[in-house]
Amino acid sequence: MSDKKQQKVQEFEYKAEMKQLLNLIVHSLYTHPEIFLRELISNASDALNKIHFDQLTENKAEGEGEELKITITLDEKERTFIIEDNGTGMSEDELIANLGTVAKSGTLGFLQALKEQQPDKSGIDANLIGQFGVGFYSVFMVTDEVTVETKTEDSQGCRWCSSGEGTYTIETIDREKRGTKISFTLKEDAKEFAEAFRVENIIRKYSNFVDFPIYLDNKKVNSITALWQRPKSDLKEEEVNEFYKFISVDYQEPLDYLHLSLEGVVNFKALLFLPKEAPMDMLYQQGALENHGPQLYVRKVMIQHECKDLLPEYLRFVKGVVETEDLPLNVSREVVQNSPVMAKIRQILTTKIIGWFESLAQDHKEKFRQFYKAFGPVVKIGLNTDFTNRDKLIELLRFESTTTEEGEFVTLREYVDRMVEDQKEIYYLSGDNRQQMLSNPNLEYFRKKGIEVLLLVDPVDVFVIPSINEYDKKPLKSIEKADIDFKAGEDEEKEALSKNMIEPVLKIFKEALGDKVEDVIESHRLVNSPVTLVSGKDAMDPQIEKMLRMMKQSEASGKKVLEINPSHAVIKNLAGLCMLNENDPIIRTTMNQLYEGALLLEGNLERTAEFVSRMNDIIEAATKQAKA
Ligand SMILES: Nc1ncnc2c1ncn2[C@@H]1O[C@H](COP(=O)(O)OP(=O)(O)OP(=O)(O)O)[C@@H](O)[C@H]1O
Repeated sequence: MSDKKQQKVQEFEYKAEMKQLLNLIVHSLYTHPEIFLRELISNASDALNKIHFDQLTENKAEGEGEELKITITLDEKERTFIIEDNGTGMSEDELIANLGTVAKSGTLGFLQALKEQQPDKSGIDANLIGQFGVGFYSVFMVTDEVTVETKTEDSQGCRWCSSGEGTYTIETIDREKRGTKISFTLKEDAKEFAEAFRVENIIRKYSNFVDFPIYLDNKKVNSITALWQRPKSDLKEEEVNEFYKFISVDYQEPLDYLHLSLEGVVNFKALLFLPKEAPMDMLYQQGALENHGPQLYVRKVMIQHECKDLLPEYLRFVKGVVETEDLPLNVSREVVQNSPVMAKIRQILTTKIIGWFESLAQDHKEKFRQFYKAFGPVVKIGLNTDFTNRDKLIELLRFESTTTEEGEFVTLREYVDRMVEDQKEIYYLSGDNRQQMLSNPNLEYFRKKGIEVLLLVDPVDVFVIPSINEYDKKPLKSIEKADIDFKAGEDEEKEALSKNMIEPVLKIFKEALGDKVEDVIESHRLVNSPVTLVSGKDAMDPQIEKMLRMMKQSEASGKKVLEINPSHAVIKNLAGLCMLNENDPIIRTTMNQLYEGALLLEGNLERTAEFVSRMNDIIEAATKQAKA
């Protein structure tokens, strides 16, 4: 090799994260190797789209120059595969930036977590790869070495070569045409991808809706149709589903779709979809929705792949396409963002989408349930951010309650319609799970009186529900607050300790617990339990408090009020003991144990060892008495 040539070929090392990522892709992603083709076509289509856009904004007449297209050439005998586009191409710097590093931060973490989650740890479903911005590397599932030759309008051509094992090389080449050519020899076990019939089927399956023609050995194989342009009655469910899979890179069919064609103050067409499940990044990454949104087309040209300005954040899980004639093509993203046309489209889309949810709730209950399970927590955020639609969003809320079965829901409307006589408030209890909540002593009064209590299990609820304040003029109240007006029935009064018997118990309770509690008072809400903890009138919801502590936002837990049940045998026994000898140590031990037992039920007992040791003391005392 001459010196000159050696200078030209430069070897680069992949960034550390990239190495691990490649390893993971090559060795773990084998469930659908065919998706490498979808990824390469999708990249080519993006590059063509950029050129198309540039041509139009620079006011070059459409069709000027050569046709924008993707060509695929196969050689079954040699097992070679070549895909070429005349899109933007890449300069040397862009090659290094795009094919040598991972674009999205956290990608490796996502994929590793995903792999761990596979029941048999066998591999990640390659269908998911497009969600992670590492599509190009899926090519290493079918080949051991890839060559990329590329050139932008005004840079020198470059050749990038890699076997996906730690390093890649770049050299400058003489290439005249703008665009990118990717070529490789297929591995023996991937030779099917050199067969035209097989490749054509894959293109139809994944890439039928690409906006540019795809030629396979000189024959055009995709149908370029803008489905959203067609009248709703013309759409076939099958092609709509396929289109959804294409734009969302989801392997499942959509839960439902909405076709819109609006003419008026603004004109636009849209085809929108609800996925069946929340996308991966939404589960793993806080604020993931911020960068999502439907695709925006202006006069048949895709302007933005993820146009977040089309929807408020709490609706950005809706996928699809919006096309309008009312925006100019040659304006910057900032102008699009601030344009009144955009604001109007966003407003109309929001109303239409909420209307869509309402009609699902009304007419397709199962679909609505599935939607609410996947996206309910996100939609709830809208209650605190979208005041125009707040009332409609409130009607969409669903809750489990003490009356519903597990997994069944009640709306606020239904709750209010079946409130018992004289009930003036809507009651709720928040907690980690239904079973734990159902064993909360604070529910006893409500059970006895037949009053329904909403069970808030979604962690978002405690931030959202109290802010509703009231529904249909009925205030929403946590049953853990101390200021609920409980009326004691006659039976309860008969059984309860008299005032002079309860007073000493309260006094010693206060002494024994000291500043662990805000107060100790007589309870009217308890039926079967001796004590319960409730929040003071001005205290935070206990769930919020717990969350803040977990997030280390708040150190101290707010003090609670301990309520004691004057009808309960344990409290009556304590009253008797207090009369005999108020210094008997078992009294204070029992009181501390009752308090910590209440903490335990709430899921807030931290010092379990002390609790158990005290429990043993009490058992010892009880068994001694039994012997005597
Ligand atoms: N044919 C091509 N023409 C021009 N640039 C390309 C081409 N193929 C890849 N690139 C560049 O390489 C980058 C990395 O591609 P890769 O498929 O790994 O991720 P991505 O396309 O950004 O994400 P995703 O796969 O989610 O679409 C692309 O963003 C693009 O900038």
